[in-house]
Amino acid sequence: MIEATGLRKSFRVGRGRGATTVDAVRGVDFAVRRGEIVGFLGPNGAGKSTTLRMLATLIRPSGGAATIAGVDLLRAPAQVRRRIGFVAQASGTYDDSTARRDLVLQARMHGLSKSVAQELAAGAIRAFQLDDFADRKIKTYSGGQRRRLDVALGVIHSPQVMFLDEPTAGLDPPSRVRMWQEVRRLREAGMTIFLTTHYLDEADSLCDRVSIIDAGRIVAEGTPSALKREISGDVVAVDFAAEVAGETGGDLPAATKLLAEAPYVHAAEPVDGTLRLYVDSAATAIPQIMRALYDRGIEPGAIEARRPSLDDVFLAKTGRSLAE
Ligand SMILES: Nc1ncnc2c1ncn2[C@@H]1O[C@H](COP(=O)(O)OP(=O)(O)OP(=O)(O)O)[C@@H](O)[C@H]1O
Repeated sequence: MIEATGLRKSFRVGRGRGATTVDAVRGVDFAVRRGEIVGFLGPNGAGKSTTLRMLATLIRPSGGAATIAGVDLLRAPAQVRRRIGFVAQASGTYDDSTARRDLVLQARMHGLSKSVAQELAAGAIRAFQLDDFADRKIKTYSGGQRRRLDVALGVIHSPQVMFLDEPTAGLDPPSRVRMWQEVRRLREAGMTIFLTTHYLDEADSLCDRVSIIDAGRIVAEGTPSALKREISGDVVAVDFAAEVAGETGGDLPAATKLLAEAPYVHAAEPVDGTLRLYVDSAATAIPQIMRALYDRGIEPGAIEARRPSLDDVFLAKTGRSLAE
């Protein structure tokens, strides 16, 4: 449904001799099949929005090619536009209008008659559970209510492909879960969904497939479970947060050095006051880790064993944590 090859975007910033080029997207390839929910996961500035905005015909790629619903992005952007919906990152500027009014306007902008537009708006209000506040001014809505309206506006013309830029950024946990339900419902209604997120749990539980993007390049791609399987074994997280708060000195670097050399540890990565240890089996490694630390006079905080997460995948590919 979406196929991109070598898609690139460079922005020119500044003027005259001081002008420089920002390579926001450095040649990305990916394919999204009909009826899938696919996510671009990456830190701030990775190039997620720029990719999405190119696919939604809002900015012209500097290179590469893409087809969306069988239509060539560069040759026929107007035809692409008819087949897609786009929800931008929350702008935070909402006027004195109401949800119903904006939904009707949006449907009319797609060339529908007033009566059809009113019918569609009423349908969207029901589907997205906006009934209780649809005739109230948008500026009185909660963040989650506004975001549901944003998505309702994006799908009013029943597009085949839906682009969502950070659909749950800034929402509280219940609103995020609700938005995930809405997105799954759109897929059940036959839409293909491409979204961006910097939330690991969102990529993990909502997306059928994930592309991890960093500094304009895709560094890993696959189903969340396949990506996590790439990191074999278990993760043991040893907490040194008290040290970060200044209670003890130097234990985290010392523990990292000590355990990185231990034969039962594949890799030792300090992340934000915690030492992540990649091991075959947490059950056998934890007693060995404890012994090694105590022998060296290092007293760690809590020790936790867990399965690898998408953040472990990101760390393995980039040397940095998304959580930082
Ligand atoms: N219009 C522009 N002019 C210059 N640079 C830009 C422009 N748009 C984006 N960039 C730069 O391109 C890079 C990628 O930005 P982009 O918004 O795609 O990242 P992102 O992954 O969506 O990040 P975020 O999660 O913060 O939205 C960043 O370095 C950004 O500053």
